[in-house]
Amino acid sequence: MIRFDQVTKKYPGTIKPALNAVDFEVKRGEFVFLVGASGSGKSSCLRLVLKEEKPSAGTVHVLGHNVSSISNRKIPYFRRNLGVVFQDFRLLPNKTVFQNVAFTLQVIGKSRGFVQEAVPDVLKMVGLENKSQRMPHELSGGEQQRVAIARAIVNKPQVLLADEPTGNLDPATSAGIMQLLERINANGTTVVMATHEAAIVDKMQRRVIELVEGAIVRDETHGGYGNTAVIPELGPRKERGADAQRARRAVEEAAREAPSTQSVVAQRRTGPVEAAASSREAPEVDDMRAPDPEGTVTNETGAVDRVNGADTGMTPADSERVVPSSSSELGEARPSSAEGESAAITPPWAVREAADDGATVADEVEEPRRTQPAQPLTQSQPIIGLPLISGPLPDDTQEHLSLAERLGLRAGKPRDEDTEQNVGPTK
Ligand SMILES: Nc1ncnc2c1ncn2[C@@H]1O[C@H](COP(=O)(O)OP(=O)(O)OP(=O)(O)O)[C@@H](O)[C@H]1O
Repeated sequence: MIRFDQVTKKYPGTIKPALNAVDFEVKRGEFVFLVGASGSGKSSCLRLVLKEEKPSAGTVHVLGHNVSSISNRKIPYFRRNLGVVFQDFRLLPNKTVFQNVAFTLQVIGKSRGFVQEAVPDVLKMVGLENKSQRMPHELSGGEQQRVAIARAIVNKPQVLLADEPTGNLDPATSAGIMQLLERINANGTTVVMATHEAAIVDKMQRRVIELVEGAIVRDETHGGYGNTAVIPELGPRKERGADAQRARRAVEEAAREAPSTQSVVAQRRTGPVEAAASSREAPEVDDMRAPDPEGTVTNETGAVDRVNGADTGMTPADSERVVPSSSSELGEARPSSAEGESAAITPPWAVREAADDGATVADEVEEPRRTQPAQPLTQSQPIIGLPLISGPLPDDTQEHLSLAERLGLRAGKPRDEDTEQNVGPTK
């Protein structure tokens, strides 16, 4: 599903590589922690998976594709299969919870009916069904992160990348977020999470890949955070231990009370797929991942391929070109393309992966077909006329489409003035 072959990443103007000949493979359904000191290369790994950065040497394979061979034009379609969650949430501050989650679906042209079904479902899954009309600043940090997770998974990505998703949260809130990520993983989504949180890693006993100065020093199937001797201490060891103890207690306490405990335990015993099938929560999870008539195809091996895969989450400073979705998917409006490009392109490219985790799939990206000309969006033209979404949607379409550009969902250049669209953590 994800494979790094001798990947080296050297940023311009630096002497030491951020990643040095890194090799690893993540299989479908795995939950993997990337751990290591600050600067060890965790985020660089995630950025390479997203194709936000290019490897200086070696190859990165994601979902059966050599990411280097994916053209800029096709990156948005590629990223729709990857959900992303960040430490600082990155919500749209002037949108409700519902609108934040709906936004990415609208930008990729999902129908009104799809949005109206998918958003409440996913908000229910993250426990925010009663807060759909709240604004981000009316939520706690943990709730804001749940919104960000809902947004990342609403279109059912195959992979969820999480970069320090609990970094701004207290231990008890972090425990809840981890339970949510476990449920998402139990449902079949591969999760790769970069973290410094020793207590969480120790508690979860999942696969751990440890980086030191850009090199993998450990890859353990059921690991803990590991020997901190190889990780520079950032604070007094005693204090760190106390934090870890508190966090561990919180995780254990929350796990005892949580309804998802069964699924987690089942997963540990039987693996993610069986756990999802045997879990009491399976109906809810299966329901959320019910086949999307617009978005899935089944290949000859029986594996389900995503066509209109998930939104990427927020990928900052994305300057890649983006191509609009098909006219049939666009509902009542079409995302505009950059430089007045006059053709809509359909369907989004299909990410194909063999049942054996994609190792043998040709690195080939299906060319979208050109269909009818796209209509440029105007200020007064809503993306989709959702009755559930009241407020400023039509008037700020332009503003938020600029964010879409960053997400890799639409063509165009990022605009500096849009940085205030991100909502930071509640301190
Ligand atoms: N855009 C960049 N330009 C130059 N150097 C960079 C850039 N991004 C990262 N680096 C360097 O690459 C190395 C790895 O950084 P990276 O962000 O991947 O580490 P990390 O393990 O995620 O750190 P943290 O835990 O602090 O987020 C660091 O030395 C960092 O300074």
